[in-house]
Amino acid sequence: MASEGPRPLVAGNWKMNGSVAMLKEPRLLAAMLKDVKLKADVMVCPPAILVRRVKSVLKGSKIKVGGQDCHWAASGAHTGDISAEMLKEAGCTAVIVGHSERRTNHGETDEIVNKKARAVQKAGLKAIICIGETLEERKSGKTLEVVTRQLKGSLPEGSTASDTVIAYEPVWAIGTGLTPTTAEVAEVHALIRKELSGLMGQDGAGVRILYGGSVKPSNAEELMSQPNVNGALVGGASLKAADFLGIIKVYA
Ligand SMILES: O=C[C@H](O)COP(=O)(O)O
Repeated sequence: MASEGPRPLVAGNWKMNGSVAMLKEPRLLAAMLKDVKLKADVMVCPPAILVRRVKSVLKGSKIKVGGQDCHWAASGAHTGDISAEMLKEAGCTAVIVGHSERRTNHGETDEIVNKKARAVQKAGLKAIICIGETLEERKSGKTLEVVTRQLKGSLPEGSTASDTVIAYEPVWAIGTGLTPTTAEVAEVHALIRKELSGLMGQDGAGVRILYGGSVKPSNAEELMSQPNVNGALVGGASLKAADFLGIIKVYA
């Protein structure tokens, strides 16, 4: 049973995976979801170069397309970067910011993530802001402190329930097959909800809080039924239509 709260979102983050040949997967997913009545929104976030193609394959379906990252500026001398405005023009309705792979591999701080999230919101898109502790931080009992600090630092002032999604992704659970216990997930999501209410007032209750990290068809039901879990950010299991469908079906 999915938990109560805002309409959930199941988003698939392809990371640096995908090709023209792989377009058959979103095409298949759209066909499989055609007559399914869902109680959740579904999104795929392919590499930027595939956004237009995925968008075109999904034309007429209810599946939305998102970006994986953007620069904080709308345009300018930033070789190799793309802006939220560009992703919007290509058909995205949301952009992931602050994924732990960006924080680790590209040195992105909360301040940078905050600027990126603000740019996404300013472009009229939803910012999917990722936060989460490392294994070392969890082992030393710092999870709640780290998550609170990242949330406060990464959430732009003036954020609303309609332009903001939070994704809690414990770094040690990403791509490892490991997941926190349901009690641990519930504890962190409750903390995020409480902090959101403090930061945003009433709107805080309407922000979707996704769980991410080794979500698969076999554990999705249990994870998604935890209080304050309003969907999932899925990596590996979003690459194959059948696996992704197995997760989405929690909300069918
Ligand atoms: O953005 C997605 C997350 O990093 C989760 O990845 P994963 O489902 O492969 O563990």
